[in-house]
Parts: sequence; structure tokens; C-alpha cells
Amino acid sequence: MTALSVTVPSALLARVHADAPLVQCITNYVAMNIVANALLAIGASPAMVHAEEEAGEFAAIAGALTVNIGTLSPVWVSGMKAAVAGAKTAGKPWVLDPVAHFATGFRRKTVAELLALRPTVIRGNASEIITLAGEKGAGRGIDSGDPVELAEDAARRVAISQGAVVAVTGKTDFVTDGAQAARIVGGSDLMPRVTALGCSLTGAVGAFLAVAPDVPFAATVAALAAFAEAGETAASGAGGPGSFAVAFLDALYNLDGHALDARVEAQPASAPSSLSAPSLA
Ligand SMILES: Nc1ncnc2c1ncn2[C@@H]1O[C@H](COP(=O)(O)OP(=O)(O)O)[C@@H](O)[C@H]1O
Ligand SMILES: Cc1ncsc1CCOP(=O)(O)O
Ligand SMILES: [Mg+2]
Repeated sequence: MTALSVTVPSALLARVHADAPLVQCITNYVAMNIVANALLAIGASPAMVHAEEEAGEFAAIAGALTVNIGTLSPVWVSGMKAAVAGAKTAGKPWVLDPVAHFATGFRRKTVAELLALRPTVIRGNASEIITLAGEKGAGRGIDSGDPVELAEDAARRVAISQGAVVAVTGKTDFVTDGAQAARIVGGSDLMPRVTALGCSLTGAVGAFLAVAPDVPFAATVAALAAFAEAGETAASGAGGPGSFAVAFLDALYNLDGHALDARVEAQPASAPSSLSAPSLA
């Protein structure tokens, strides 16, 4: 295993707190307000800017861009492509959240086009990552139908074929760039009972990437560790999804950086079963 020789989560959280990075989030109608509040709680500065006319220009001033396909329409796709083009020209990292990309032809086509633009990080649930690798998953829509363990090999293959960091989230998260890998423990069964927490995590990955663009694997691990820690803290006093959602924002705001470091288990590197490219469209 390549050790986590890069910056640890506590140090990256301190950078987020110090820099309040500007993060451009192209996310869905369900998630916009929730993602913005999560980023503000963790110390970042979110901006939901998606119009084709300005998205590319804005990407040049943001520290990172996140693109989530949750509530797609052709106008939004144009905005996403303009934003990614602007980010790439300016040398800024970007994150793809391929929400339910396997469900319809429009989503499959859009995700294939976005993957061709080479995201820095891909963050999805297990069913989304399994199907990105061209395999059949048990997901039907937005929610995962598969455990993370079933998606680990797919994550390695997508990471290698895309040259990206791939994060699979669920009960225990898995992150790999094809060479390094880590599991992140924590969180709560209440997390998938609150909408847009995955979308919010994608936004948080953008915040950590913005302060550590040279170490995207470590930045992704740190964002997942932050959510694992906040989720477990929030669940301890929550009576259900409603009080959990409120407590989760408070927990993100009050995160103890050193607790994040203990959430990360470095994993031995192992080769994927085959190196076939994702088959999409
Ligand atoms: N059963 C679970 N136990 C602990 N944490 C979970 C569980 N399910 C999801 N999470 C956490 O919820 C967040 C969103 O992940 P996930 O539900 O996989 O995304 P999505 O909402 O895109 O499907 C992540 O931080 C993940 O670790
Ligand atoms: C319910 C729903 N429908 C389209 S996008 C969306 C939100 C998905 O959020 P998440 O992937 O974070 O659960
Ligand atoms: Mg999702």
C-alpha cells in the first residue's frame, strides 16, 4: 500500500477553515439549498452558477467546480459543459456526481460526454460506480441498491481508465486513484434517509480540492472523513431524519479535525480484475 503520505484530513480541514474556498456547484433543484448550507457549515463559500452564458467565466475564479446531473435538462447540460471548459482552461479541478446515470438514455449520453472531459474526481454511490464500469448494478434511481464492497473493483477500473480519483460512498466509503486506496468509516444509517447528502458531499469534495488541488486523492478522503465524522456525531442525538439533518449541519460546523484522521483506513493497493474502459452510451 502506498501510505497516505499526502496531507492528512485534519490539516486539509484547517486549510478549508483558513481559506474559505469559493466552490462553483452545478447541482440539482432538490439539492441546491442543502449543498450550499453544507458548504457554508464546513467553512467554504458556495456559488450555484450554471447558466451557459457565465458558467465558464465563473469557473476561472472559483477554486473548484462540481457538476451533478440530478435534475438534468438540455439547458443545464450546456451550462455544465461551459463550466467544465472554463475550469479546464483555468487549470481548476472539477468533480462529477453521476446521479442515476444508468437510468435513461439522456443521462447515459450526458455522463459519457462529461467523462470525456476528464473529471478530477468522480463521486457516486455503489450502484452508480458499478454501472460506470459497464457492469449491471441493482440501483433503480437515485438511491443505491448495492453495497460499497461490490463496487470496489469497478472503482479501481474506472479510476485507471479515467485517470481520476473515484469515491464510492455508502456504509463504509472507498476511495481510489488506481494506485492508492482508502476506506472511510463512520456516518449513520440516517444519512441515506435525508435527501441530497450525497450531493452535499460532492460539494464538500470540491471545497477540499480547492485548497489541495495537487493532492486530489487526499482531498477526497478528507471530505469523506468530514461527512463520516459529522454523520456519526449528528446521529447520536437525533430522533429521525428531520432532527438528524439539522444536527448534521451543526456537526459539520463544529468538526474536530483530529477526529477526521481516525476515520481513514489506508488499504493495500490491488490490481483491478480487468482494465476495460467504462462502456457508456
Ligand atoms: N448506511 C450508511 N451508514 C453510514 N453512512 C452512510 C450510509 N449510507 C450513506 N452514508 C453516507 O452518506 C453520504 C452520502 O452517501 P450516499 O448515500 O452513498 O450518496 P447518494 O446520496 O449520492 O446515494 C456519505 O457520506 C456516505 O458515507
Ligand atoms: C431526489 C432527487 N431526484 C433527482 S436529484 C435528487 C437528489 C439526489 O440526492 P442524493 O444523490 O444526494 O441522494
Ligand atoms: Mg447521489
